[in-house]
Amino acid sequence: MAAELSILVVAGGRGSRAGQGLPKQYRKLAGKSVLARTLEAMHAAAPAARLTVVIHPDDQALYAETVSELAASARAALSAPALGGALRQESVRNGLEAIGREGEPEIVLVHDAARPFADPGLVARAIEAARAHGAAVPGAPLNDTVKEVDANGFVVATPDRARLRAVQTPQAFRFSLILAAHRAAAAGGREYTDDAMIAEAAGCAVHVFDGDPQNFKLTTPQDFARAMEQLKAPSLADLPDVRMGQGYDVHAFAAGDKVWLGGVAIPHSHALAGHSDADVLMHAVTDAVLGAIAEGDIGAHFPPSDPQWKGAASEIFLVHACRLVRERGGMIAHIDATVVCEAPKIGPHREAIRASLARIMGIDVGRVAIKATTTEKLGFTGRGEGIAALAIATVRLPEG
Ligand SMILES: Nc1ccn([C@@H]2O[C@H](COP(=O)(O)OP(=O)(O)OP(=O)(O)O)[C@@H](O)[C@H]2O)c(=O)n1
Ligand SMILES: C[C@](O)(CO)[C@H](O)COP(=O)(O)O
Repeated sequence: MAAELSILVVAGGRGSRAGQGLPKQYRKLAGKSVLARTLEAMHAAAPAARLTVVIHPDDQALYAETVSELAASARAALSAPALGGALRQESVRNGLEAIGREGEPEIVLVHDAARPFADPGLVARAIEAARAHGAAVPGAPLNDTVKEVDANGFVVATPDRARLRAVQTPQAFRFSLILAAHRAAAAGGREYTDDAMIAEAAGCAVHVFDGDPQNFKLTTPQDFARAMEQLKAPSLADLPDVRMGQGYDVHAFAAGDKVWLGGVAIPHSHALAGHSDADVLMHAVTDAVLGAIAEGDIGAHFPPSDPQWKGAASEIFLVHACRLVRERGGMIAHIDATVVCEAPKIGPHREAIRASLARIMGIDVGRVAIKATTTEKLGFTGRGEGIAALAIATVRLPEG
């Protein structure tokens, strides 16, 4: 049974404007040939489509090498290659005839091997437009004013730029329509630079849908330099330096009438025991911030053995950790913390705690999340022996 969709990739040219010995479609771009990239892009965008490639008769060995570069699924979608002609238009016609002999598909996309950057969105738009209009091509608005000039280099006319489009491939057609148009064009003996012109000459209305500036044609050596830029794999240095840190702390209950959580005093039947004010939540958040910048833990900065921290407000620990982030030019993007206890209930104090931590850290309250849970009466928190707190911090540091 014929495929509903065929993709014809024309690779029969010599690439004379691109310079260098090898025809441009067989040149490597970051280790993979241009043609292999184009075929894999087409296969990824339309996995059910048959792929037919038109090659130059001299390029059989280069083509076999290209096929060996392809992922197995793309290779399996390939039909036998067709041989090209002296003009692109002849190559396309030969390819269409070869597809027709296998069984006519409903739709065919004709694509330049020299455009390896067609993305799935573009291919989907092409298929949809061909189904809707019978003949459709991707086009991009022009950024330059265009002049029509005579043989002596004088301007004859300045067409209205708003009505002009630079057209690309894949150009998409109902198969029977474009095959008939190509046969008629061959009989007429005129030369055409794209398949849309051939459809137009046959009296078809050709729809123009949105092209993609990234889908440029490799024509000159400069285009190869641009392609390398476009392909450059992102390195760690290109990524934002975003880091996460985690913190965990536990304090046991002792005699008292309130606990400090996130800088908020919460009335309770007990206090938390500790060298400082025992704000278990603030300690977990502080450790998370220190962890994100690999600055050790709270004990390394404020040793419990040091009497000056006895009864200290834990706010100073967190202020210190945040200052270390800022001294590196960083920002705290987000804090997410969980308090683990049977009592006191955290819900009624959640907003006060968020506001308190946000103020101490100098960040928006929307960047502070506070949650609470019990352990269903299990473990030391379940037995009401103390409170645990967990926190993560997200910190963004400057690049480099
Ligand atoms: N006789 C030809 C001429 C061109 N093409 C293909 O048509 C696409 C677009 O053509 P172009 O960029 O002009 O390629 P070349 O003709 O190879 O380039 P040049 O004009 O610089 O020689 C390319 O994938 C090219 O391989 C083809 O199949 N048969
Ligand atoms: C078909 C085409 O890619 C549309 O832009 C283009 O016309 C082919 O390139 P050529 O340099 O005219 O062969």
